[in-house]
Amino acid sequence: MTIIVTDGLTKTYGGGVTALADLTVAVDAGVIGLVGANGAGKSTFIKIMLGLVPPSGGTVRVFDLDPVTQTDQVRARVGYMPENDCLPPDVSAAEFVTHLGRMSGLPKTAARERASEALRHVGLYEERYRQIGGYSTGMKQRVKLAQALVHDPDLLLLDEPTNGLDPAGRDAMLALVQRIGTEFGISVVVCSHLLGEVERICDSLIAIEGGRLLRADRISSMTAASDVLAVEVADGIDELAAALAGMGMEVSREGRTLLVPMDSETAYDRILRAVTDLDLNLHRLDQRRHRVAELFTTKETADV
Ligand SMILES: Nc1ncnc2c1ncn2[C@@H]1O[C@H](COP(=O)(O)OP(=O)(O)OP(=O)(O)O)[C@@H](O)[C@H]1O
Repeated sequence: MTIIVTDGLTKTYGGGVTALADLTVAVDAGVIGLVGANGAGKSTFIKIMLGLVPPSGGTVRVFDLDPVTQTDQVRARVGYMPENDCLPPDVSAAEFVTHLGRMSGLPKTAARERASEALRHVGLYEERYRQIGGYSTGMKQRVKLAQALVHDPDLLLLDEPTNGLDPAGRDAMLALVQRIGTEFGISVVVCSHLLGEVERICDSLIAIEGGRLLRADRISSMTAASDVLAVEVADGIDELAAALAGMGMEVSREGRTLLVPMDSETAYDRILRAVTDLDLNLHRLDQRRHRVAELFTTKETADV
């Protein structure tokens, strides 16, 4: 099921900064990674989907609703976890999440029950009556997640949910996000400048760079087999490289792996024969899979 559709979506802020440029994408339900370097336009896209920021051009529909004219209906179905620290220090998590439940239109008792449930889901049930000011960064991120869940949305928009967390905290948050997607059947758009972490938990990815769409696809399609063969042998990699080059093959080396373009149907057999002729111990000969990072052209993002 398609849940988000944009057509030529553009946002130019006052001062002439173009944060999104002609973004056309259709997003299916599931756990979706929205990735791009800092300043790529991720937060702007999320804010447009929530009706917090109006687009300058193009259209966006969320659950076939227009966030500009049907803002309340969109927000009834969408939960939002903002990037910045925005929690009041002097109230408990239970009070805060209950309050936001009330603001979403839930009656008092239902809001209290839903708040407890949401805090239990994010692992804060025991600590829910403590003041937020005394919480760790990881706990505060979980409160932000709980408030996004309180009104039982169909879609969560999470802006950099792992911000400020240590590696263990990041793993725990990502596992939680994935569990929300799979166990509760809620779709999640998780925004991050760290490609490596979102690709682990997402079904699909929207990659943007400088406000423009780089690619939107299922992760499985992005990592499809390439037309390069990867060869690994126990010893004798230099001899094998020389032999293949001598056979007219364009060999390149990546660590302990030789990469050979699969330019003809016989490439596989010819490599195998060279390995046998040199009496080498073959560890691997298969089609290399694309890495998701290859779709980024900037080194900054590809390295994360
Ligand atoms: N209210 C605003 N007024 C003017 N320019 C803005 C505003 N908000 C964002 N921008 C600019 O728009 C561009 C995209 O910003 P945006 O916050 O959407 O990117 P991002 O990918 O979420 O980055 P980050 O992770 O750093 O927040 C940036 O150049 C930013 O400086």
